[in-house]
Amino acid sequence: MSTSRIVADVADVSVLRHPTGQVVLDRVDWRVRAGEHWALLGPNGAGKTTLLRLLGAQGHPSSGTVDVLGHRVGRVDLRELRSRIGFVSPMQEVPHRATAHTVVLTGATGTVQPLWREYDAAARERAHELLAELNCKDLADRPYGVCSGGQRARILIARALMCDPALLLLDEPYNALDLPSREDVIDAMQELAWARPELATVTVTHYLEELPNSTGHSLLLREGRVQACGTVDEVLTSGRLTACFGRPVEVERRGGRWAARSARPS
Ligand SMILES: Nc1ncnc2c1ncn2[C@@H]1O[C@H](COP(=O)(O)OP(=O)(O)OP(=O)(O)O)[C@@H](O)[C@H]1O
Repeated sequence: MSTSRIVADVADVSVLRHPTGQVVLDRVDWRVRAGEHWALLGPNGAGKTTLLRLLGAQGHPSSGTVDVLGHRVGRVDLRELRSRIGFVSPMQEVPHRATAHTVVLTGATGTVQPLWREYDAAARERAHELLAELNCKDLADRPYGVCSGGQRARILIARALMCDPALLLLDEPYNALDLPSREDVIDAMQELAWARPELATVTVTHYLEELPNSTGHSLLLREGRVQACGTVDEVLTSGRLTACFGRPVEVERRGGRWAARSARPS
């Protein structure tokens, strides 16, 4: 049993949609601790993004409690809490004319547009350091709009780190990336895990092939319910994924990375 600090604690959480009453999350229990790297998996519509948004203080549960970084979501100013959580989402609006350096800087204020008066020399320098950490130092002056998908993903991760978060949330960060770009982002995530042992991450993804080998834990969701939750050895098994996705799936792990395919007879 780990004794690391609890970063996020989800207890008996349900989310119902208005006005239909659709149950999107159904009595979810989950704990994320410092230094853990979680993969959040499940079929389309299982509730993954909804759960990630609760952790990011981007919404409230209908019942149950969500505590993030020691604060109860719903009792504190969500903007204040959000400013301490790194969030990388495909919904993020980013001005395409802004340079990569400016996009990273906006992470300090959590704004779409830069608030120039808020950024001192230290913040500007930090944005350069984060670009370097994500292996995109040379992109500093390049407009975001002309960067490739993989470069954009790494710029957005650098942006999310501007607030020096204890928790980094990523919603499908590898979506629509070609193979080399995907591998570059996976390498970057792995290096982050090594360089920042206290940082906890949660990544929503559809493909096991996208998980860095630093992934230590996984939560499987199906129709809003937790199907399995624990270490990757316990959870990322053929049996568990078959139950979660509702069709035979074979999982293998090689060289620290995972692969999954349909187990239907050919
Ligand atoms: N704003 C909304 N209004 C109404 N229903 C919503 C809203 N957002 C999500 N839902 C519904 O809640 C359910 C869960 O959605 P969610 O996006 O959390 O699932 P997901 O597991 O992330 O799906 P995907 O893999 O397709 O991205 C779905 O049935 C979806 O249609």
